[in-house]
Amino acid sequence: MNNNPNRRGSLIGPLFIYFILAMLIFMSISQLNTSNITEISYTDLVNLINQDTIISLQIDTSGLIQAKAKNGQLFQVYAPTLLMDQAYVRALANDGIKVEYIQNTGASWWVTMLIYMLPLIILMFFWFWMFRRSGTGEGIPGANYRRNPARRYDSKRNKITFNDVAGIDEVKEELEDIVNFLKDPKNFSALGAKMPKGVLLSGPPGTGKTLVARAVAGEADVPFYFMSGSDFVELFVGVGAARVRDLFKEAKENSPAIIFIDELDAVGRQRGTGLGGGHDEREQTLNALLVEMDGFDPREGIVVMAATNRPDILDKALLRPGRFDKKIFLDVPDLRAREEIIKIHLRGKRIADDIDVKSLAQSTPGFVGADLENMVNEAALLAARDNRDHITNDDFQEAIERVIVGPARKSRKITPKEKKVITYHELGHAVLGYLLPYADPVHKITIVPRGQAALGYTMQLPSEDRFLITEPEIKDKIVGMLGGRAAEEIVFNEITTGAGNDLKRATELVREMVAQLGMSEKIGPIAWGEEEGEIFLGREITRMKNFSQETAKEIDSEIKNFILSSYEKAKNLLSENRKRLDLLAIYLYNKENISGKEFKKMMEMDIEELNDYVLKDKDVKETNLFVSYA
Ligand SMILES: Nc1ncnc2c1ncn2[C@@H]1O[C@H](COP(=O)(O)OP(=O)(O)OP(=O)(O)O)[C@@H](O)[C@H]1O
Ligand SMILES: [Zn+2]
Repeated sequence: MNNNPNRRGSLIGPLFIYFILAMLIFMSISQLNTSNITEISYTDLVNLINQDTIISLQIDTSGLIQAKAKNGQLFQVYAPTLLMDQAYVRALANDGIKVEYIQNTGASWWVTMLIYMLPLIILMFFWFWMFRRSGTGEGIPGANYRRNPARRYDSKRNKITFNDVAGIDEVKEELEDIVNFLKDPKNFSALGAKMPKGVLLSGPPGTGKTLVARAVAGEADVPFYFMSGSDFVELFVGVGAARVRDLFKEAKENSPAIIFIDELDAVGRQRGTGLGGGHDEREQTLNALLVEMDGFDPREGIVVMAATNRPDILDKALLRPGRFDKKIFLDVPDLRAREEIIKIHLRGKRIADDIDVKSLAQSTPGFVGADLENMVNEAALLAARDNRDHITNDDFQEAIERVIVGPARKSRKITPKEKKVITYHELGHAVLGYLLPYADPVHKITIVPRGQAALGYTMQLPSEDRFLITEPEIKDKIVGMLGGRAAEEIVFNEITTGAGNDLKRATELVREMVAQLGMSEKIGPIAWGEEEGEIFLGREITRMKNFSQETAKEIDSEIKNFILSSYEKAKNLLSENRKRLDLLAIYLYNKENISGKEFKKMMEMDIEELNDYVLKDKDVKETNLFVSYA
């Protein structure tokens, strides 16, 4: 048993070295071909084309595009979409850009080679597998599997600064210190200021975490080492940990520098939670990361920045002082931030004179930075397709639809129509929350969608901590819960699925009132049907009933009456205040957030006053919320 791996090792070792040599030769050949070519993104290419910098394009069958600029510089993009978009390509040709299709590229070299090498590769995997099994990941002869896949962005070329990031003023302020530190680490420490070590950027996908980190590097003019958490998690034990060490070593040699780890949760997940005793490789990698973070002196001028969408699942050890102790949250942008972000992405693009950026921002609730960038690029493509030299309003409208419908992001996008309904829905809750004497005061109203579930919400907080809730309070609470649906019905005469959750909660509460708390005169002060439910595998499996069919019917009808009369009350109250509701809706629709304080102020104004307050606000653009609702 002991001999087995060794014998295999000695057989395959020489073959392995041969393979590596062959790789090296091929690599140097392909290196020769591509050494002067700059990799850029598809977006960058479109920008360059829009700026008239590109004179010719070579498109190969796999979607690899080489672009030549006026000044002779070469760019390379992998963009199969362009390949399919014949109309766009024709438009480019009309614009005087030479477009050429070619067959042969560096890539086919690799394909041929890989086919030849396939049997060998399979043997290799087997060999590595034996190593992994025998628990020693070290000492493989000539292995270059440790080669650091960190990408280094040269901050001179393609430099990103805070000018390229919009809508995050507070975040910028917080990062100012880090920029100053990186500019001159020695001096900074001499001043005795607390030195930053790790910064954790969290927030939903596409909110600009990577962008912010790159901007810090750009501002400080230091190199930016980028690696994704999933790059660390490898098939072979020990590889991830080695990569972490290499990454830090390389950054230190070029300090001051920023190390950026995207998807930190891929390595930084809470240890010891995996089934079957956890994942050795990931744990080793995480440990290596912790050791590296503890092991460097901040005066060396290294700042580690990391991004995650799931800060909640990170190992607590990562968040301890001296590691990622500075936490910055990037939220979904609100109206004003979206406007600024759109402006950034419109730079250098030709747009029609009548484009109103504010109304573009208004039509894109729920979009994050990446969506907005995507939207602007789609619009630019649409214009290019029609051979127009500027982007029109129609292009933008079409692009917005595409981003909403497109497979794009997981987070929820809402259409302007939906936004109107949500506005009234939330205000239904809020207005009743104010009018009903026993309801909890409104703390905040927002229609910026967060995550997948909530499209908007009205936060009502009790003014003090309480243990007992009185009957009138519960009753008002129920009326308030039904306010969302009531508003939808009286305004749009249509009811959406958005109120489903409210109804469920209201019904549960009413059932409790009637059957448990004895708050219904007809049913009496009896706690019917004590729930002796038991949770088994996350599901409730038993629910004991201690009452007759008769009582059950009575309870049900009492619940129904109660809900119906509460709903009537909600509708009546809202109808009586219809004018106020409409003005508030205009305001909320345009602003997206209203604080509790402002809301209270607006409820206390008389209608005249409110009318002026709303219509004179400089953010209020869209004042007719009904026209387009069919
Ligand atoms: N605040 C912003 N200002 C300007 N552009 C932005 C902003 N936020 C995002 N973008 C655009 O969206 C693109 C994608 O953002 P980025 O990759 O930084 O997001 P992320 O939060 O790192 O996303 P992920 O979690 O998916 O990695 C950026 O390259 C940028 O063009
Ligand atoms: Zn609701």
